[in-house]
Amino acid sequence: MLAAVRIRLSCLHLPTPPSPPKPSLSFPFSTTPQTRLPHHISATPKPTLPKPSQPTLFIPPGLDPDEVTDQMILPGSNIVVGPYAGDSKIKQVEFVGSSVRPKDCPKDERPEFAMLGRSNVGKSSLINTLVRKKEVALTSKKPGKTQLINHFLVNKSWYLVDLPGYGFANAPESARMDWSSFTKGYFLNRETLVAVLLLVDASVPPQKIDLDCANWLGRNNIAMTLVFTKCDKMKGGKGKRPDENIKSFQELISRNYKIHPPWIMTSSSTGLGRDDLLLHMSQLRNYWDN
Ligand SMILES: Nc1nc2c(ncn2[C@@H]2O[C@H](COP(=O)(O)OP(=O)(O)OP(=O)(O)O)[C@@H](O)[C@H]2O)c(=O)[nH]1
Ligand SMILES: [Mg+2]
Repeated sequence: MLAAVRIRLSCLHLPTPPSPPKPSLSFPFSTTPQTRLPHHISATPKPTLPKPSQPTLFIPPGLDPDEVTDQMILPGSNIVVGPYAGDSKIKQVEFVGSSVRPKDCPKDERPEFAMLGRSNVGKSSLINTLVRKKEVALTSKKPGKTQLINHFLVNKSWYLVDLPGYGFANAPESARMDWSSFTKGYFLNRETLVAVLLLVDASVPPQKIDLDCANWLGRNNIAMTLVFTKCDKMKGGKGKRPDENIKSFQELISRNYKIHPPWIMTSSSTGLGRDDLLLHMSQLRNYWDN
């Protein structure tokens, strides 16, 4: 049953049929080369919240696309709120434990969301922001802080999962690990995984390793929401703004995804996108439950 629902959820944004995988120099799992031409969200010269165009919207199951109005689209995202968005409030959170191996993770069948992304992208910070507690998940300026699979039980009913980051460009040798063998089994075998939140740093231009990661998830039918982090960081001078980096990332993603995956802009510093991301997760969860 769980597996069937998972397939239904992931089908919402299946990538184009995969071409033969090409060895990747950076992302530890094999990935797909990009194939389709870009197109995407309308250009937004000033505001930091790009407005999505209709064909790129994420419309949840049970909602007729013709019924979608602007008010139903969560701000700074392409996500439409449908009939399954229930109560998204977080009333309680507790750290359940750290697992060294995927097979040691909790076995109680509760649905879960996994935080995935480059080291230092803000996975642990986002967990703290979502649950409104400062140090539930440990954060650090130095990459490689999170080293295990950490389960946080929310409202005694679902899990947030903090994972080690991939891509240790600036991490000390001691912080590096065999990320691939460590977490690959988790993604491929975790039946209770509702969706992966793939965190992408919006303060820097698109990184190949993140695109490879998104493509790997797509090829393996793992449901993904793109969560752009650090949207508060406005680069001056030559650096691009978060909305420009996000647009570039989405153009690259749309080459491989027939239907654009859900995406949302966030900042753990300002709380941008917090409530909206929770609403999105709530509707995915409720769909899962039903
Ligand atoms: N400006 C800004 N800084 C952020 C944001 N999110 C995280 N940071 C900072 O980025 C650094 C890394 O944050 P973490 O949450 O530890 O990152 P992580 O992805 O969990 O890193 P690993 O555990 O090493 O994989 C910390 O110094 C955070 O304060 C954000 O939204 N805005
Ligand atoms: Mg971390």
